[in-house]
Amino acid sequence: MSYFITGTDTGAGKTLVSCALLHAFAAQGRRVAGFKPVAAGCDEDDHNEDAKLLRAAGSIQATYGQVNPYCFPHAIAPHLAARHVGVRIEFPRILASYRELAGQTDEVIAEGAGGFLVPLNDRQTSADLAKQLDLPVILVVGMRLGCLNHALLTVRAIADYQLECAGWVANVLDAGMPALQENIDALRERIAAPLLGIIPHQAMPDARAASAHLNLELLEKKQIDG
Ligand SMILES: Nc1ncnc2c1ncn2[C@@H]1O[C@H](COP(=O)(O)OP(=O)(O)OP(=O)(O)O)[C@@H](O)[C@H]1O
Ligand SMILES: C[C@H](N)[C@H](N)CCCCCC(=O)O
Ligand SMILES: [Mg+2]
Repeated sequence: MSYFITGTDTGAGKTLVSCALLHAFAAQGRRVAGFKPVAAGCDEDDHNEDAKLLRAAGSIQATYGQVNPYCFPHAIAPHLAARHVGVRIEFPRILASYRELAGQTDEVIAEGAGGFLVPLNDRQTSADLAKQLDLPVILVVGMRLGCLNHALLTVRAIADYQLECAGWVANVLDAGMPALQENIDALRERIAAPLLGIIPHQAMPDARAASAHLNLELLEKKQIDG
């Protein structure tokens, strides 16, 4: 089962958690690939850092273009980054890359850009893309002051789109967050989807180490329970 990874905001930890999920699935012998449909901000090689990390964390040999069909130079909102270079993001191109990856894998882990409702063109958003891909959503909550509101708004938006929230991950961005456990408990009480894991703050972020904190059984259980 493939998943669409969204976050409470840009910088919430989507790439870290997406790579951690890829490592966790690969450790079970699954064929997995990361997917970054739209990336804003690229290196000198015209490739995006998130897409490179996702590609490296996968267990199949995917081309860069399959993993990241749209990459724009400016690290700004994607529809603006696209417009700056005279491009309109078109979903059929993204869906074609997704199908190529899905055809070679057991799981595709698709990382959105920024938060759930980030625009991708003049009419469509990241949420519309998740809907067209028809994927259950995993929400990465970047644990810092303000995340309760962002997390609950996002859960509501996922439901509004009639998408399944397959789970959420508490990613401890702020090592010194006051009342961290109480904040996690507050979300647990309000989000019906399972908490898949708590990723501690890491001085040197490492997706493989983070994967040890994820419980994939909670995803699998949901599939079995139906
Ligand atoms: N648990 C953590 N501990 C310490 N640093 C973290 C943790 N999670 C993420 N980070 C760091 O925070 C930054 C943002 O994380 P990440 O790139 O995964 O966010 P993102 O949601 O993918 O952002 P974007 O919207 O740009 O794709 C990165 O520098 C990452 O290494
Ligand atoms: C460039 C950055 N790292 C992300 N890929 C894009 C974040 C877009 C955020 C747009 C917004 O919500 O204002
Ligand atoms: Mg990212």
